[in-house]
Amino acid sequence: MRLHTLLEVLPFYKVHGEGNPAISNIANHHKKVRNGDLFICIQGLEVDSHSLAHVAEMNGAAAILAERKVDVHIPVILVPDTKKAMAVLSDYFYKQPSHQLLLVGVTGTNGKTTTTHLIDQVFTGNGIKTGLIGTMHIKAGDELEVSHNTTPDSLTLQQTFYRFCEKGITSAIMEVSSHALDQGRVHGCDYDIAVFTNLSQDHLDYHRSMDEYRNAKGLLFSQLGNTYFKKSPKYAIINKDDGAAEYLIKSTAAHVFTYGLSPEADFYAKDLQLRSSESSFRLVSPFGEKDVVLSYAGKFNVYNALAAVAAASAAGIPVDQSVKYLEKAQGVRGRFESVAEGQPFSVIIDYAHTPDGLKNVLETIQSITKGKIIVVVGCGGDRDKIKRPIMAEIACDYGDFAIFTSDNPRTEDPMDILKDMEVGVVGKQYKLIEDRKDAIKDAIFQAKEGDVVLIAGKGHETYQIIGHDVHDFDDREVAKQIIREM
Ligand SMILES: CC(=O)N[C@H]1[C@@H](OP(=O)(O)OP(=O)(O)OC[C@H]2O[C@@H](n3ccc(=O)[nH]c3=O)[C@H](O)[C@@H]2O)O[C@H](CO)[C@@H](O)[C@@H]1O[C@H](C)C(=O)N[C@@H](C)C(=O)N[C@H](CCC(=O)O)C(=O)O
Ligand SMILES: Nc1ncnc2c1ncn2[C@@H]1O[C@H](COP(=O)(O)OP(=O)(O)OP(=O)(O)O)[C@@H](O)[C@H]1O
Ligand SMILES: N[C@H](CCC[C@H](N)C(=O)O)C(=O)O
Ligand SMILES: [Mg+2]
Repeated sequence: MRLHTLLEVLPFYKVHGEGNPAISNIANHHKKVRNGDLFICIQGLEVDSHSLAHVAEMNGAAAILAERKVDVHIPVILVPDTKKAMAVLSDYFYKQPSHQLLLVGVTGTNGKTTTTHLIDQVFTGNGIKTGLIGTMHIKAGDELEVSHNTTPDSLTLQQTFYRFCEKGITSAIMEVSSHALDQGRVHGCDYDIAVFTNLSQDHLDYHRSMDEYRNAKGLLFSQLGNTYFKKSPKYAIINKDDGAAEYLIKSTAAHVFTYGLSPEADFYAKDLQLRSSESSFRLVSPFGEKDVVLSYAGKFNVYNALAAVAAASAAGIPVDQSVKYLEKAQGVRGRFESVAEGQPFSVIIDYAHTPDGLKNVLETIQSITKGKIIVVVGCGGDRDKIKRPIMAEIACDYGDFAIFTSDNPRTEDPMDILKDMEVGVVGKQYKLIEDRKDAIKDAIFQAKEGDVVLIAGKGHETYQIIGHDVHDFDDREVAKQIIREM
């Protein structure tokens, strides 16, 4: 595609320099630039890649998109906001691939990964060829690749959709983070079904208030049904029991399906029974009733399952066909995952890294154990500091003993994070152990028959980020090794 043809899609731009080169691809990282590419400069939080425009030129770039003048000898297109322009250009350059897909977006503080994986298993079971984009990986049919963000930048996202279409994938199911919505990473995506799991405190380092955080999530729903998009009808799937439900319902022009635990919801769970390794209920929905037995524990997973059935119904899948595959669904790695090495107590690895997530997982453990609950938990560095004392308080209130330890301290002093956590605890039993392996060892050595050790916060992660270095660390492997050596 010629540069000037590509630019037609932008509402406003100014070209400096001569020529109308053929654009072979778009790149937003200087190392990914190949001959003939358009390089997009972004003033990021870490790096301002305007300073890398000349390197991109040396690497073969045919043109540069920027917010200010850069010193190169190829055409430079100036726009007010390159991040926004990148979303618009990528969507156009890759032939609007999201318009070809049945696109499902899941947002919310907790449960996005779990819910997308459940929807994926229901869709796949019903013969739909799916792509999945989220925290764990990007899955294109049978192929998996590492994901660097829960929601990729707009260029990577449109390239991914394009690849999905080329592989004959007809539906994409993706996690949509509040960061992504705020930064316009999903701008131009033609969602058919948008799912809201819940809203609770997190990311207040990034969003300035809970209202701002909620409004960012709301963008997924207010953009749904935008007349620019041709596919219809659109569905918003909303957790009726969450405080943000009403705001989101009001903000969307799409058809709404609510879900929850009361008969006021369109999809609700009646006669709910929660047990140690399964949950059962009678699903009541506008499309009929069905008994359900899930092979994963926790009330929060009942919500995730209800969201998945409602989304599948919006996609035209009969309720009994959804339930069939929800019942068969595998749990997600690092979510309420047991480590069983023959020890007489339970060890559970869980990705709870927010106050609400931790409270939910501990309530579930409380409901299934008579023994003591020992909690190993930390809070991420360079992330929301306000959640630290709250998570510590929850660990102590719902557990019998808590050990605060490192969870990706990043560029912060790990001990400072633990001290921030400790502020939330009054008169309860806890320890600070900076080294996560030592903390896990301490917890496991304390555990007696019938107790539960919860190792929270890292779930599927196989690393510990200290400073800018990424060290191998896997809670599951560490716990297994300690138990074996006991
Ligand atoms: C704070 C934040 O959200 N940052 C995100 C943001 O970074 P940024 O715009 O500041 O980019 P930057 O790293 O300064 O780089 C600027 C530009 O220079 C380019 N560059 C950079 C380095 C270089 O050597 N060469 C080069 O060309 C980059 O490709 C980029 O185009 O845009 C990038 C691309 O989309 C993201 O990868 C990056 O996520 C960082 C890694 C991150 O940690 N983000 C977290 C907070 C996040 O987004 N989390 C949510 C999930 C949260 C949840 O729901 O729990 C997520 O969706 O992942
Ligand atoms: N519906 C839910 N409500 C509250 N807590 C939940 C829910 N589902 C899962 N959790 C808890 O949150 C943790 C993370 O779940 P999951 O990975 O599905 O969330 P996520 O929204 O994808 O997180 P992230 O923002 O990091 O991508 C789980 O390990 C569990 O403890
Ligand atoms: N998506 C979340 C994951 C947090 C996981 C936790 N282990 C941490 O590093 O804080 C974030 O980027 O804030
Ligand atoms: Mg996730």
